[in-house]
Amino acid sequence: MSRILLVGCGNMGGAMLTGWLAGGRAASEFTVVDPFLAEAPAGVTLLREIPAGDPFDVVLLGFKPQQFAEASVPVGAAVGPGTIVLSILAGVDLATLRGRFPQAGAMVRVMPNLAAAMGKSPIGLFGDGDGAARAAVNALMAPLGTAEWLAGEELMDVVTALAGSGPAFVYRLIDALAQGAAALGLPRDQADRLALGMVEGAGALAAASPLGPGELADRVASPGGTTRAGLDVLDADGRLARLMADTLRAARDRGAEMAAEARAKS
Ligand SMILES: NC(=O)C1=CN([C@@H]2O[C@H](COP(=O)(O)OP(=O)(O)OC[C@H]3O[C@@H](n4cnc5c(N)ncnc54)[C@H](O)[C@@H]3O)[C@@H](O)[C@H]2O)C=CC1
Ligand SMILES: O=C(O)[C@@H]1CCC=N1
Repeated sequence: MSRILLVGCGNMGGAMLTGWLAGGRAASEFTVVDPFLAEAPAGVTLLREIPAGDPFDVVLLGFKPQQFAEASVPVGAAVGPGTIVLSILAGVDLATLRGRFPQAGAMVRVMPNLAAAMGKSPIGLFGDGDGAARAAVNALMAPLGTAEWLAGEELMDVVTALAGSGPAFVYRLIDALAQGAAALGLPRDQADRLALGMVEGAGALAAASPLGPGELADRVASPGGTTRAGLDVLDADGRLARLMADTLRAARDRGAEMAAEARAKS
């Protein structure tokens, strides 16, 4: 039984809370501080300000990176030498976070996505703290998905682009597939259903298969068949690969900009 404080519980903090509760953690372990959240799940304490009293075991920063300079100030009262501070803020770097919470036992950046609510999020981790703190973070992340510690902090912005922002890129792809099918005459609602079902099945199959995505694509493509004709369009001049590389680079670079903005303000 831990005392866990969520500071800011919107889309992402809320998804993590849902994942923790679904994974069997007791609601009474959680306190949420959020000035605007209408209600918290049953049994979770919802406050408008950081409470006085003993430091928490875990504090999760769940507000927007642009709010860091102001919103992080009162949080210090909830942090002591035994506290693990987790930050899901895109961009904001470890040194800036540490500068605000020098007393924390461990400071760890966490990059999940909204599938944490279903225990299906990839999670990038980078931080300081000893082996015990790392083990505690691993245990905390387990019900939310698959966590991986990163070798260097510069990789955090890449993981933010891939794992954090990635679902939005996939949703655009699903939409574009459905749009393409609709343009070829399939009724739009049917195209939406089939595109989504196809992506769900393809993802599940890839996750369960020992084969990599390249080999799986080749298994779908009969020589001289329909799939090869489509793949030839995606692959021409490395079109899709370049588009994805440009997309991820833009998202990664924005993370670095947001880090600089937070550094300058704090
Ligand atoms: N939305 C996503 O898919 C992901 C978001 N993130 C990160 O999660 C963080 C939150 O993003 P979202 O949940 O999308 O935003 P959001 O706007 O849904 O949630 C932010 C929450 O912070 C609250 N808040 C505002 N001022 C506050 C204050 N002074 N103290 C405490 N709480 C305050 C708001 O009421 C809101 O509930 C960001 O730092 C973002 O970089 C990370 C990975 C994925
Ligand atoms: O768009 C953002 O900045 C956040 C971080 C990753 C997903 N959403």
